[in-house]
Amino acid sequence: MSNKPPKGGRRLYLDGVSVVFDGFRALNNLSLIVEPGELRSVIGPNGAGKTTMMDVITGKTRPTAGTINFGEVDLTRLDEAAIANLGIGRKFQKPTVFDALTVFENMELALKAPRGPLACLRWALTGEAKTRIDSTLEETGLLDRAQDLAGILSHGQRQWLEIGMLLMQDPELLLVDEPVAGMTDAETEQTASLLVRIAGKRSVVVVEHDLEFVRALGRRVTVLHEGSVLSEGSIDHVQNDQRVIEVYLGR
Ligand SMILES: Nc1ncnc2c1ncn2[C@@H]1O[C@H](COP(=O)(O)OP(=O)(O)OP(=O)(O)O)[C@@H](O)[C@H]1O
Repeated sequence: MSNKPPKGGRRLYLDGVSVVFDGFRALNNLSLIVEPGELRSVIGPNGAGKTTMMDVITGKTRPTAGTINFGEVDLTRLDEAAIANLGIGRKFQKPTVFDALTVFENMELALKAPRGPLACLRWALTGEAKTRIDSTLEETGLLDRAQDLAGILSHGQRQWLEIGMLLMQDPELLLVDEPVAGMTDAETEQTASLLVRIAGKRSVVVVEHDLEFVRALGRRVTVLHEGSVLSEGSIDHVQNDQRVIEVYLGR
């Protein structure tokens, strides 16, 4: 809210997207717009299509019908690697950090991976890399753990490390799948603040079941049901929507 939308940021636009698996419609004419810099929560009952929605944005699954644009780019024409290179990052529920490396080393790897050896050399020479890693660790609350092995971090800290690793790629859109599952209340609160902090400079879409967390994010919420948008608005709006109560909250 206080953050300005990123300059030149691209809008994510899903229009009439359907995914059919063996006759079953996992997504059914789904339309959704995420503005540059927006932080959007996506909730909905099991099987509503939340994961499939992330899969079609990142190119893991091809839509059967509909269009998906990121700015002017038609994502349905690109493969997963090209979509990632475009600046769309995804955090899966299970963290994939290297336990035997330090927090700092994990961050270094995240920085090096796609940039190639020459780029690494340039980073090393300028010291820019260290500065960027340190500022990202500060942003994720892990600066004082930089020299600890990732394996000794708490569950929450490991999730933040992975978010930090994704931030090293400087994504324009970050998709985050159930970030607070298994976290303590304090970790959940800190994760909400972290996501609020990192949105604005980039768009963030969070799929989550924990409604207190979604409330703490305090932004627009989309409720999916049977592969379509059932309701959209503030958390108060969707929690008071009779259709949402019937299919999701009232269970
Ligand atoms: N590869 C697949 N083949 C067949 N059916 C699938 C496939 N992937 C997902 N589905 C079905 O599509 C529906 C939507 O699944 P999806 O995982 O997107 O829902 P979700 O909202 O993420 O659910 P959850 O909250 O349980 O993670 C489900 O009924 C699921 O069984």
